[in-house]
Amino acid sequence: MTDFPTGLLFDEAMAVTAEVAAAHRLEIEHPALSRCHGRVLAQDVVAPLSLPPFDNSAMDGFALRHADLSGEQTELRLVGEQFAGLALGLALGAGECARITTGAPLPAGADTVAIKENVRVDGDRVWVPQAKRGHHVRYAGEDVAEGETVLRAGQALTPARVSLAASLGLSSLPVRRKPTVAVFTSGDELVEPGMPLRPGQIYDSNRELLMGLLRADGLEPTAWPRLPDDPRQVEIALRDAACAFDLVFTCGAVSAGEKDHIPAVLGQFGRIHFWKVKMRPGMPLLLASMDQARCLGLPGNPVSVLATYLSFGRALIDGLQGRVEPRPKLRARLVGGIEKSHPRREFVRARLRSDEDGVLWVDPNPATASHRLRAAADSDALMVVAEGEQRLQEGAVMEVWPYALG
Ligand SMILES: Nc1nc2c(c(=O)[nH]1)N[C@H]1C(S)=C(S)[C@@H](COP(=O)(O)OP(=O)(O)OC[C@H]3O[C@@H](n4cnc5c(N)ncnc54)[C@H](O)[C@@H]3O)O[C@H]1N2
Ligand code: MOO
Repeated sequence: MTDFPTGLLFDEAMAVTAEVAAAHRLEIEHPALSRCHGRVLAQDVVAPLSLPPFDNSAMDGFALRHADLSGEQTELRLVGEQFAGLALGLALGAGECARITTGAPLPAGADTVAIKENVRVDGDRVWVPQAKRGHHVRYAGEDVAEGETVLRAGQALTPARVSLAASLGLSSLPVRRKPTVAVFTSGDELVEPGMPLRPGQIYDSNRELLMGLLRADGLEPTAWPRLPDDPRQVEIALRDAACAFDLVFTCGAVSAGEKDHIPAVLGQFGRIHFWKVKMRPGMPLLLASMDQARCLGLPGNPVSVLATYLSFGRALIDGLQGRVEPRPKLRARLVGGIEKSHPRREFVRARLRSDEDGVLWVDPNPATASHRLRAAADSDALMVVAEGEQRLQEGAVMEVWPYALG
């Protein structure tokens, strides 16, 4: 149980995590398009058709031939109408125009559209104003050319990307299977919210935190009954979960206490990849493999859960799905100064705000202890403070990880 790295630098531990995840990348599946939201694309998508597929009108009005326009107003003859839907095969000759709606195919010969509001109509006589050639025309292929690669393997499927696939007529996409996740909290002191508290007990808040973070990342985690501080019960529950889930997240019981049984169980029945990372909060973090699962032992302090989930939890989830697109990390200017007197990388709860000049500022919360959940609730980002002792002045440029925007 002792031949594993310990006390890793944050980047070293992230590299191990990425390696472990890449070695256990999940299978490719082809769900219906409506099930592809938030998933990670497994292969490039090449456009089977152009977008728009045909020249069409951007406005409701009249399709015309630009060559017919002369002076401020030109009288044209109305010869038909083309609504969005089936192309009727209309063709315009000299001096002719056709009524057209937004999205309708342009009749042959037409190259310009005059909007309805600027046109006077009297029977089949239509007066149109001067216009630039091609005005209000949307050309075939101007958005996407057939054969072009429009989406890349490793990208996360946002609603706009799924919608792009739909516009190309694709009814499913190759994506990596989403990991199944079991969530455990542990500790004899924990009580379900809603139940009475006895002296020495606290309510279990990490379960909601972790379940919420996972759900916000599009996963469907399963919460297991809370683990008591009993090694045999921890062993049975974790071994059970590890044979049925891709990921097992635990929180608590991973540090140095007499009741911290998770490292011993994972070390005995699985393989520990690392234990303890030079970060704050979150130092006692542990990554292991057991049976078919990757197991991430998050420290029990609530803010440690937040920091280790956003860093290592997400890295595992993304790595298993082959996501190469990085999560959004912003840069913002520090409000006030800070002084850091320890060597670990630190994650500070903070609030983001953008000023009237468009400068993003990050305002650290003074509470730094990892049990102070209130400060996390009052914040919307973690601000990253690099390794080493630091004295940072007002205006210093900081990396920030938003976790609660919008
Ligand atoms: N001698 C040492 N003591 C501690 C060390 C150390 O290195 N040596 N590390 C400290 C650090 S840093 C952290 S973080 C914690 C992590 O300890 P564990 O992961 O073993 O977590 P627990 O002891 O079980 O719990 C820590 C703390 O969090 C509360 N907790 C746990 N689970 C929940 C939950 N589901 N909801 C709300 N609160 C929870 C628990 O009651 C404790 O107060 O260890 C330090 N000690
Ligand atoms: O690393 Mo612990 O997570 O500081 O509180």
